[in-house]
Amino acid sequence: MSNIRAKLKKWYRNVHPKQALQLIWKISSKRIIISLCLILIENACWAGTVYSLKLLMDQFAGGQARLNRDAVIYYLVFAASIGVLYVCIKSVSAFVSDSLASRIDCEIDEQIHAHTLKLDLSYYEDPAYLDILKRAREAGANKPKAIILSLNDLAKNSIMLVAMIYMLIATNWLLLPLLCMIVLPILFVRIKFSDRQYLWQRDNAALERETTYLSHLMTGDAAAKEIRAFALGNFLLEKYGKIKHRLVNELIQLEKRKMIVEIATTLLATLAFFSVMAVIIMATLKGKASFGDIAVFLVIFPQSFSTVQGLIGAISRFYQNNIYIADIFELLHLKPLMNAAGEGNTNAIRQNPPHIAIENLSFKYPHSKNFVLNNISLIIPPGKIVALVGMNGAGKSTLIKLLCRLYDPLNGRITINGTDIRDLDVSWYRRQVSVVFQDYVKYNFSASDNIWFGNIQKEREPDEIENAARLSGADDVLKRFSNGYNTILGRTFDGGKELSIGEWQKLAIARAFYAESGLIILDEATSALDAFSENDLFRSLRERIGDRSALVISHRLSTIMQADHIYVIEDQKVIESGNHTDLIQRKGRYSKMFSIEHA
Ligand SMILES: Nc1ncnc2c1ncn2[C@@H]1O[C@H](COP(=O)(O)OP(=O)(O)OP(=O)(O)O)[C@@H](O)[C@H]1O
Repeated sequence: MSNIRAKLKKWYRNVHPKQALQLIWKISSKRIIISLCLILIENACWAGTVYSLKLLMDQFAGGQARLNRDAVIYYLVFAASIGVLYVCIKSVSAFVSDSLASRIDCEIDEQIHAHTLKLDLSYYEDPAYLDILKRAREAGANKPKAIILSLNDLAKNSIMLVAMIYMLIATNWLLLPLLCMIVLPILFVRIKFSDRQYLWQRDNAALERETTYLSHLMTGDAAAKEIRAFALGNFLLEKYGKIKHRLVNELIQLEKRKMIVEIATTLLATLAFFSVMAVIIMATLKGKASFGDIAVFLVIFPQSFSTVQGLIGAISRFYQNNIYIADIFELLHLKPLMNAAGEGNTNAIRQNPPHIAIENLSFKYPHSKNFVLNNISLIIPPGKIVALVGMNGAGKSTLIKLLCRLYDPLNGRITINGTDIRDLDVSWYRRQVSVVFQDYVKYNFSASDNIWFGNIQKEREPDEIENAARLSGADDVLKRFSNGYNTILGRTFDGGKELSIGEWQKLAIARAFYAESGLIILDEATSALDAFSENDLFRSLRERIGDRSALVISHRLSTIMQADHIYVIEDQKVIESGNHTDLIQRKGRYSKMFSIEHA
């Protein structure tokens, strides 16, 4: 007994019925009430039809002599009318619950996306989070709808079963325990296998993610070139096939075991049903049942089988889908780790041009043992172009992520006009920085959108968009297209125009220029620009920044030479700093890095 109770408790914990119902109720309580009312009316109509048929049949029990013709016609018309109503309400009810389910699916899918956008970048360092995200997105795509539909079936079949139980008891009370004997084993088997299937999927989420990744590589356009150039197709396909086959085989084995146990329980159920039928026939032969009872039984028998099956299906589907809902809650319960709502006075900061200082800053990535930056200090004064130089992996891009407050440092701080950026509202602070990441995004939207995204909080200003494009050199590229700034870029959508890497870079720089930020950061953003474009860009950058500042990362001497001040980073520290001439004269790491011959 205690074992059963423990199992029930475990099931309850797994399915989160209260949370799932609360979530669904919050989204659309009105529609749920309408749907439930329709189900009630539908079932009342069905029971009314069956009961009026019983009353109709009872009229014939006394033979021709005692037949009341008016009553026969009355019950017949009544049964027919209510039967027609039943059919109509049934269709409306199915439509209402289906549309309710689709709305809820859509809403929860949106909640998942909205919540994901609130989470910090550091979550993306953790494969466990990526598994949670994958499971939640999959569950969010269809499980809420499936829950609503199973709840609908559950409500419908339960009400129908109550009516049937009443009629069965009225016919013969022994039918009730027999019915339970049929229902419970099937229910038990389905729930048990739902659990197993869920656990199997949970355990294999990482492998599923690997197949998704491989599939993207093989079918997406990002890797299409390299895969063909290096003939990687067969290798990837084999790897993909191995994992897929393993997963499919395991799933088939699980389904096979389920099928065997289901056959056994369904056989038992069918036997029990025929026993029920025998009981009814015996009772009728002994004269313990009326004609009406036999008619009721004849209607109920096929109906009760499908109701019980429907009920079991609904309960097990409700259970099964609910365990997947746990994945959605697991994601929705994750909280942003960073304090985003600093209350520092932004007005005071705005009164002066931005002076950024990095003070004794140390940082290592979450889940990583080694420090990437260790006790590093530097300043980015207003009106100056500052450059960061260092070998690959020196930590330059990491410093930029910290400057954008995508991560917080472990020690030390970053200040803007003397205020620690952690004390500021994160969205306000991020608007003070515009950045072109090394792996900037090529948005497959219009060219105008690509630039406007630099300051989406502001109404789109076509003149300013064009101005930003002129400064970055993107204007010349876009003018070539007949649709100009409205041209859709990239190959994802019909009629999209693809740009060269350098042209995409110009567009990304225009996006950063469009922002009204105090600090512009270019991380290897000019690597694909030709020499003329690069020169023009730096002229524009000086013109654009005024008393604002710029931080540039590059491995190209032609870019770095343009900076007012250069920091050389090595071994997680700043090892040299000064302007180009100072650093050359010092004959240190900087001059070696660029192989500059000394006089
Ligand atoms: N998301 C991450 N999680 C863990 N470690 C990371 C992550 N990103 C970078 N690193 C590690 O941090 C170190 C610094 O990387 P970073 O990208 O900042 O270097 P970089 O100086 O910009 O290099 P490059 O010149 O090649 O662009 C590297 O050793 C890298 O392996």
